[in-house]
Amino acid sequence: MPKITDFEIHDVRFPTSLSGDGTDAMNTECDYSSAYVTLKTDTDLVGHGMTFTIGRGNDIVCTAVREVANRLVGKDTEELFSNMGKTWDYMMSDPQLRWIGPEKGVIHIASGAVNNALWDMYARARQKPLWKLIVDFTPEEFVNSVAFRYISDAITKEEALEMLKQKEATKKEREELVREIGYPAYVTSAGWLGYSDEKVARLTKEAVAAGFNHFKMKVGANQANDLRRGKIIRSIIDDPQHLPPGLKPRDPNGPDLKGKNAGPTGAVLMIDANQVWDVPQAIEYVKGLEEIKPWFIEEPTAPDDILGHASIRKALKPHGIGVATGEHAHNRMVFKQLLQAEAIDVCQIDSCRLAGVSEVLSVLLMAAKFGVPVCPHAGGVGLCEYVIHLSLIDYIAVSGTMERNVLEFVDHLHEHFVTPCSINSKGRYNVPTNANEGYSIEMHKSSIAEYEWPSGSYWVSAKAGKP
Ligand SMILES: C[C@H](O)[C@@H](O)CC(=O)C(=O)O
Ligand SMILES: [Mg+2]
Repeated sequence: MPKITDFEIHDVRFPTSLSGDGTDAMNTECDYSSAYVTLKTDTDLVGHGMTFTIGRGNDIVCTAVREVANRLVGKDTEELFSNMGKTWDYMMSDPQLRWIGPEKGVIHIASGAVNNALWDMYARARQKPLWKLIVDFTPEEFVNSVAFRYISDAITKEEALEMLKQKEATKKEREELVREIGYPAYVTSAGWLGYSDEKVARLTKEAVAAGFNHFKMKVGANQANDLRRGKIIRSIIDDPQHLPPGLKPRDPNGPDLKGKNAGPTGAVLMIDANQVWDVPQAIEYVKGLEEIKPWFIEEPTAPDDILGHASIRKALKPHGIGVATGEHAHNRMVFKQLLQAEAIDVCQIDSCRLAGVSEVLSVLLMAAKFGVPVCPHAGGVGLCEYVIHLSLIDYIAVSGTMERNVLEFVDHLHEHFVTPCSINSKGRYNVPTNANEGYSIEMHKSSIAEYEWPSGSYWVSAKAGKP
């Protein structure tokens, strides 16, 4: 039985701030970064994981990752795998580290990196990609993998078991379908705030030609600019001449687009403010963008303000605009309350702001129970690689539907991963199929050597003035 013997941590930072990639109204200068960890055993078995930051502070997260990973050293892997829910509880319950959370902030995202690495190791040990490991679980194995503490007022283990059993008989057909057609996706990387109108227009045309029909644009710095950019995007996505040859405009009243404010070609626009507004300000500002027909406003206000989101949702409903949030929802209890307070139309889990797969599974179950579609956040490095696994689990084993879902795609930095995610010609994510890819987050050693902060070759050259 392999035992965890050691771990390796890398602070990896990519200079995305140079091109304006990843920018929004709140985060104006992002160097997409990874606090990356590899858990090692006394055999060849390893597990890779990471959490995402946007630059400075990544070293602080790495320090926390070290503390969390340390607690797994000496543990028998099969014992950990045999009840990943219990393992998760153990990871969250360090008698001293818990004080610097609990279950939020640096310690929580560090726990996410380590929990993800352990899940990656588990999937590798079973020679399956992570999504397949989990969808092949029996309902009992599934619920044993979930973080249930503090959410039994929203969903009990018994209810979750019942929900999973109901989906059991039809899992195989959903798996076959999604392997064939891919999982629906949307593009954010055409609409970063720091891009010029010309760049936004060019990238939007490219995205339409690549088969995408859902697009997200950053807003919140200046309403007139947002309207102008929104109209540019709408003029492209609503014009059938930009569709790829052979692709017909989609029916905006079709079941998958109904209620999404689809334009005449069936294209959908979403907007994201990254928390810049107070509640009344959010309502007024977004009403002013009604003309560009957004499906939802994402992160309109502070991520912890559950009732604020509920007020915004209520005020915007008559205008046909929904509310989405989650990339900064720091634990399952925040999602629980967002759902209980009917504050969101779309649930945007983040694969490593939540403390890894076990906590994500609890949110998937709650969202399915409350009937809210899960559209994971993926604007960052490595997040697209992670989240296709989570959406497949949601579709095949939990919610059983991908009709209202779209999974975020940003076209940055995939080349640094050994098994990068990919998109098919219809603008949908391909299903990861490699038996050895685990959670698909292994980074090339050469990328780590180049971008490790501050000693990697890129950063040493940049300091010497020759990046
Ligand atoms: C700082 C990140 O790029 C953020 O803007 C991503 C985001 O909000 C999203 O992808 O959504
Ligand atoms: Mg966002």
